Amino acid sequence: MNSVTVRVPAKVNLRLAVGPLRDDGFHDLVNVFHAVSIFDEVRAVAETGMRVRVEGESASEVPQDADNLAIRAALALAGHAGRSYGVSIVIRKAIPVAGGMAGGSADAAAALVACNELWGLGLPVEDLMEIAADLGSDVPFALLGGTAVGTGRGERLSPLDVDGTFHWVFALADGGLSTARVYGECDRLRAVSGEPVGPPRASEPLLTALRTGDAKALGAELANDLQAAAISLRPSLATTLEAGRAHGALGAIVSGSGPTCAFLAESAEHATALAASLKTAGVAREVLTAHGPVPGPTVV
Ligand SMILES: C[C@@](CO)(OP(=O)(O)O)[C@H](O)COP(=O)(O)OP(=O)(O)OC[C@H]1O[C@@H](n2ccc(N)nc2=O)[C@H](O)[C@@H]1O
Ligand SMILES: Nc1ncnc2c1ncn2[C@@H]1O[C@H](COP(=O)(O)OP(=O)(O)O)[C@@H](O)[C@H]1O
Repeated sequence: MNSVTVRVPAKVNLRLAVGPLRDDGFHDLVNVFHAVSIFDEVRAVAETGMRVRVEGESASEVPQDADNLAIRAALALAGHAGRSYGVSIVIRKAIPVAGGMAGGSADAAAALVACNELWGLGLPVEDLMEIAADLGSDVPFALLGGTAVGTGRGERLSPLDVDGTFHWVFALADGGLSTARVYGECDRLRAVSGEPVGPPRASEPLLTALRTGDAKALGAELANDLQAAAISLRPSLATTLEAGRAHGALGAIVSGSGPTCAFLAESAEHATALAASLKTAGVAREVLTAHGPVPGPTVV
């Protein structure tokens, strides 16, 4: 085999409950991930050496060297296999960069799947999951797809039952937000408020809404403990969220560490209308519609 192409989805966090800062610099989470139909495409071509090229409008915002998460994933996989394999990786980027939609994690997961196939390693998904967790907290979910709850740093996953399809609108912002900086701002705001921070908690009504495909109930249950921090660093996000609510979104939330905002719609038609209203309101750089859940990395 000379090349393998993998399509991999973005994620939105339906609930992101953040516990206190741990000694290792991470936070314990209850993180409900949901894969949505905005896709990067990652092509792995047999070659000596390791290189990466990124294509698409946002290519200039992504490292095209050993810092690229897809190359880091390929190196980690080769290390696990104990061989010095080579690969040329080409990423066609559609997931917003540093947007809170785990695009880098998605590319890393896609690279693991593509190189496992290209190099004929035949490693089981359990091995890929272990490598994924070392690459980043969100990478295991990027390998899994669908809808799942992550605990620990977000890397310990349990898949969730979902009935049907949910329809989403995403408002993309100009420029990204650093994940580490948003967690840091969350800690700072908590210290200022003086409120005690308990362990992160799951939400039974959210799980029921997913199980029964109840979009209205899901909209009411969306919650993100990083949202206040993202708004503190980027105050214009409050206006974007308010515009979505005013135009009838069932729920409006910052996606993960932001700055992308996610709006839940009643139907595909409602999502199209809501996206048009948000474009007219001029509260985003770009507005996309998508649906979820969708499967994880898929060889195409
Ligand atoms: C916030 C979330 C929500 O799913 O994703 P994004 O919205 O950024 O995509 C994740 O927790 C991001 O996961 P990921 O982007 O993989 O983060 P990592 O590379 O593991 O960690 C980057 C930094 O984020 C902070 N971090 C991350 C995960 C965690 N449970 N606690 C943390 O405090 C730490 O400061 C860490 O150094
Ligand atoms: N393949 C990649 N795609 C996107 N960003 C990458 C990639 N590899 C490394 N990065 C770096 O990771 C940072 C976070 O990117 P991303 O995963 O898109 O955002 P987020 O953590 O907000 O979901 C970017 O600013 C970029 O410097």
